[in-house]
Amino acid sequence: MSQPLYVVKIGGNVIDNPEACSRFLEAFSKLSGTKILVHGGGKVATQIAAKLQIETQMVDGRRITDKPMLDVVTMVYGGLVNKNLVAMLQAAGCNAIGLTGADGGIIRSVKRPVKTIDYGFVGDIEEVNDIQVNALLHSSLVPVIAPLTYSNDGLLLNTNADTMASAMAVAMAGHYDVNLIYCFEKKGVLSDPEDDNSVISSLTPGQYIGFKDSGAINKGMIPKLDNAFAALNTGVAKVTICHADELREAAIGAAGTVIHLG
Ligand SMILES: Nc1ncnc2c1ncn2[C@@H]1O[C@H](COP(=O)(O)OP(=O)(O)O)[C@@H](O)[C@H]1O
Ligand SMILES: CC(=O)N[C@@H](CCC(=O)OP(=O)(O)O)C(=O)O
Repeated sequence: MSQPLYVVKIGGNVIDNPEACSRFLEAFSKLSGTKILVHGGGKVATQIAAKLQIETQMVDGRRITDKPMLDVVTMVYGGLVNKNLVAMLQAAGCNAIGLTGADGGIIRSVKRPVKTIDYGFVGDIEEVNDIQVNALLHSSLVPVIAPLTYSNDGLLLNTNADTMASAMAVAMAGHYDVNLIYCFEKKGVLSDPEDDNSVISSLTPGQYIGFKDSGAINKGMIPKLDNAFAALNTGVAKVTICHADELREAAIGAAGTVIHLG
């Protein structure tokens, strides 16, 4: 048995709500043990882009990222969101260090090749520098990671935060018993998207296919679950999807949807 590690991902709807975000950060700071926070912020990027009269276009949950949009997401994820989260965690007594995937070379990607769609400056993850991340953890720092990665040719690339969390969890699974927790604004994966209390407590691949076919699981939940199953299939000990207000309960298996391989 290795030591436990929490890899927690917080989504953009919570980040965009100051009260909900502050409650989440308080809970995250109280989570005892070794931990990493990966954050999104898509909603904030869309709002700031609109103020700059830059239109947002999403395909399959991924942002089409041309050069003006890359500048926006760099400023929003790497600056505004990341640094505010770090400041709030520091105030809560958690020694957070804010990083993009480029800092310390922790997450390298390759610019997504153009097939039918040109996503622009979007990165597909190739390598996580688990040794470097482990060095930060051994210094008692709590990495807070923004959804930006870097390529070998020096590009900064926009990268989906759910995928970053899954890749980080998989890379650290060689060193720790990793508990990957996706926090968002609902109580878990719902069997009826209209009923916030219809939380599925445990989800297998077969059930996932059924709910996807019926339309009960749709939109952003599909890539999130694909990332969740990918993590479990590649060495991550436990994956949970839960409400941001229930992080500490989910950490002990008492809330949210636990993903199972069958
Ligand atoms: N069955 C479901 N249960 C819960 N959420 C669902 C379901 N199907 C679709 N969703 C949608 O998935 C969204 C979460 O995905 P996403 O927007 O990518 O989250 P995040 O904010 O964490 O990045 C929820 O806001 C919800 O609207
Ligand atoms: C390539 C790509 O789509 N990147 C995402 C990164 C942010 C993100 O994932 O934020 P949430 O977790 O809040 O959705 C985007 O720009 O929306």
